[in-house]
Order: sequence, then C-alpha cells, then structure tokens
Amino acid sequence: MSEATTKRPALQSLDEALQRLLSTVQPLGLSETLPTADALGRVLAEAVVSLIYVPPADNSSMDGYALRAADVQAAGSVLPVAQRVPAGVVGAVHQAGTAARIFTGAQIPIGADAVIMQEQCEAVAGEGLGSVRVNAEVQAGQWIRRRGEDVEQGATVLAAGCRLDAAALGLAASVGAAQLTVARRPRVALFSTGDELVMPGEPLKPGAIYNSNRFTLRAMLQGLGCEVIDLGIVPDKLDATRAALREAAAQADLIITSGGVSVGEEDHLRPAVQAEGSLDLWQIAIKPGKPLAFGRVADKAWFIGLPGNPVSSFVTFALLVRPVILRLQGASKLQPRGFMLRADFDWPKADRRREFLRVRLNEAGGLDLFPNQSSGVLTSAVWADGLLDVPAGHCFQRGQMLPYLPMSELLT
Ligand SMILES: Nc1nc2c(c(=O)[nH]1)N[C@H]1C(S)=C(S)[C@@H](COP(=O)(O)OP(=O)(O)OC[C@H]3O[C@@H](n4cnc5c(N)ncnc54)[C@H](O)[C@@H]3O)O[C@H]1N2
Ligand code: MOO
Repeated sequence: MSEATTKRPALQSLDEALQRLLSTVQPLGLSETLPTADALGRVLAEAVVSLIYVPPADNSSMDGYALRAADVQAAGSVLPVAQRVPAGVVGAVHQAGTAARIFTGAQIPIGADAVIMQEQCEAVAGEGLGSVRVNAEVQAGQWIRRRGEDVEQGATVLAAGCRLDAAALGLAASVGAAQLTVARRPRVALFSTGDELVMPGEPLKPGAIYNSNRFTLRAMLQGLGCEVIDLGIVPDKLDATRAALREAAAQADLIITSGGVSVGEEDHLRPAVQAEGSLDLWQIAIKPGKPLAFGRVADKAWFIGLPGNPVSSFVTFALLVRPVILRLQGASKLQPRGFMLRADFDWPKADRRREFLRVRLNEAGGLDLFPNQSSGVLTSAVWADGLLDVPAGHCFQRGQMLPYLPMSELLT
C-alpha cells in the first residue's frame, strides 16, 4: 500500500486549501466569440469598451413639452407649439418663445433646456399644433436625461473576467455589442464510485443506496455553465477506475468524483489516480467536508475527489470546486460574498473544524437552524437557503452575528 493511502495528512484550513488550489489551477486561456444573447453565465475574455455615449443624446424622460425655462416666467404662461418630436425623430432647432410636443426617449431639440410633463400642462386648441398653457414653474434641466449619463464614450463597461448576468448582457447590447468574446466553457467529467450505489429506476437491493451525488454535482456543474461529461457509476475495480480516468482526461479539463477519499481500504480511486497521474490527499478543517483529493491525470486534466457523504460533497463543491471552475475561465470574482446575520438559535458544542451550518432566513431577519446537521442528511441542504460560517472552536448563544453565505452565491 502506498504511503499516501496510509498516512493521514495534517489538517489545513479552508483558506490554505483554497489558496493552494487557486495558485495551482490557471485559467485555460481559451476563448470563443458568441452572439451577445447566447453569452449568459459566461466569463468575458475581452473587455467591452463603448464607442458611443449612452444615451447618445440628451432626451426627454417624460411625455410632455420641451421648452426654454426662461420662457416660462410664471405658472400659467402660454407658448405656441412649434413642432412634434416623437422618439426616434430628430426635431428642428428650438425657437425661443415656443414649446415642442415631445415624448419619452425623444431627443431634446437643440436650444430647449427643459421638459414639462403633460400632467402639468393644458393643450390650447388653435392654428397648426395649437398652444400649451404651462401650469407650473420650470427649472432648466428638468426631466432631461443627459447624453452619456449611463456610459461615457470610450468607457470600459464590462471588464475582462466579469461573469455575464442578465443586466450585463443588456449593458453590452446598450453600447451596440452584437458579439462577445468569452472563455470557453470548462469541460468537466463526473463519475461516482462505490459498489453500494445504484441508479434511480433500478431496484434497491440489500446494502445499496441510490446515487444522489451524481444528480447534485451534475446540476451544480450545469449551474456554473460547464459542459458535463457524465461517466456515471464506475465499478470499484482498479482497472475500471483507471480506464474511466483515462477516458475522462482525454475529454475534460477537470475530473470530479465523489466518494472514496477518506481513510478506508476498500476503494480503488486513490491508487487509480496515482497510477494515471498524481494525487494529494487533503484533510481540510471544515465540517462537513474534511477529506478532499486533488491531483492531475495524464498531465492534462485536474482531478478533485470530493467526499462521498451527500452534504459533504455539496458543501465542498460550493466552497472549493466552484472557485476552481471560475478560475479556469479567468473570472475575477472567485469567492462567494457573505454578509453578517443573526443566528436565532444556540450552538452549544464547538467543533475543532470550521462549520458550515445549513440555515434558513426567518421573517424576523434572523437565521433558523436545520435540526439535523449530519453530513448524510441531504434534506438539510434542500431546506436551507444558505450556510452559516461558524469559526473553529466556537460555540454561541442565540443573537450571535455570523457570516451567512446565500445559496445564490454558492451555486451560480
Ligand atoms: N475512520 C475514519 N472514517 C471516516 C473519516 C475519518 O476521518 N476517519 N472521515 C469521515 C468523513 S468526515 C467523511 S466526509 C467520509 C468521506 O468518505 P469517502 O469520501 O471515502 O466516501 P465513502 O466512504 O465512499 O462514502 C461516504 C458516505 O457517502 C455515501 N455515498 C458515497 N457516494 C455516494 C453517492 N454518489 N450518492 C449518495 N451517497 C453516496 C456512502 O454510501 C457513504 O455513506 O468518511 C468518513 N469516514
Ligand atoms: O467531512 Mo465529513 O463531511 O464531516 O462527513
């Protein structure tokens, strides 16, 4: 038996483990150009720089009349309507002493300096377009959206490394970007090990359990925009595991497995990775999710072996694999952002590991605890809307403020 399978490495902190992962795994540096509409969730490889001002010209933010503030000495002034300017039309130069009928989004005629909304006016019938009685005082500049108030010409609106969400796609489109250059999707091979595993749809023979990690991990990978190569359950035999690793490495940038990373002797995953590449076994001081394997296969694909317990693999994926997947794409923000919230429960028993408790926001703005925090209880992760980050060796009474990581920051 190799040394790696018998010797237990020292506990390292989550921060150390993350630092090691992120300083080892480098961005793939591969990009592709896509229509802007197809780039949701992708990481920008090239910044989006605006060649235009947004909005391109001063325009009205109300339906009403454009005029010169100086032409309305007092409420009740009547001005002839000289032109009508709908959105999409450039009006004539504004003549002093007149008003222009204008609509939301229409360009302000040169020479006008204010807009009055139509609710504060009365149309007065007359020749041509008639007149308008202005029933309020007017300040120069009112109801005008200035050229470039959203984006200045030449500004970088989206930096390389930014992940494209709905608003970012809209912003790119607003500066006229029809295509975006984004990092190629990471290709991630996934398989589970364990002779106890069967698939939903198959009978549950004695001693067996259904493979849930395959579903959770595949969905988490899809949620991060990965191309998933799902190799299913690999029989716990050395040859089969080695063959699965070779097949995975031929196609993937990263290989994710669950199970077989703890101290047991039954498993062939560790010797298989060692035979096909290299492997480090880590013990991370977090709960759930202590054991983790990190290595490389065929000098081509990274390998991360997650613990088999369903909540442990869920939490370690969120905390350690997610940043790696973002890093492969050159993303600039890798870590989830938490914020301080009040725990509305007692936590009397400190653990030597930093704990990530499954909690849920209550209506009082505090957090409730799922009663069973076992790493085998996947119900806790469904019930929860976030994880509470409890420092190692820390117990507390209700009312304690602690960092809360929302699931939205961990899963997308
Ligand atoms: N003597 C020790 N035993 C264990 C230690 C330890 O330090 N010393 N660590 C415990 C911790 S913490 C964890 S976490 C687990 C991790 O174990 P493995 O990664 O080796 O996983 P397995 O033993 O293969 O499985 C653990 C558990 O999870 C179930 N499992 C596995 N795969 C799946 C799947 N795809 N879907 C659903 N459930 C799965 C498996 O049946 C086991 O119940 O080790 C502890 N032991
Ligand atoms: O890390 Mo294990 O995940 O505590 O069950």
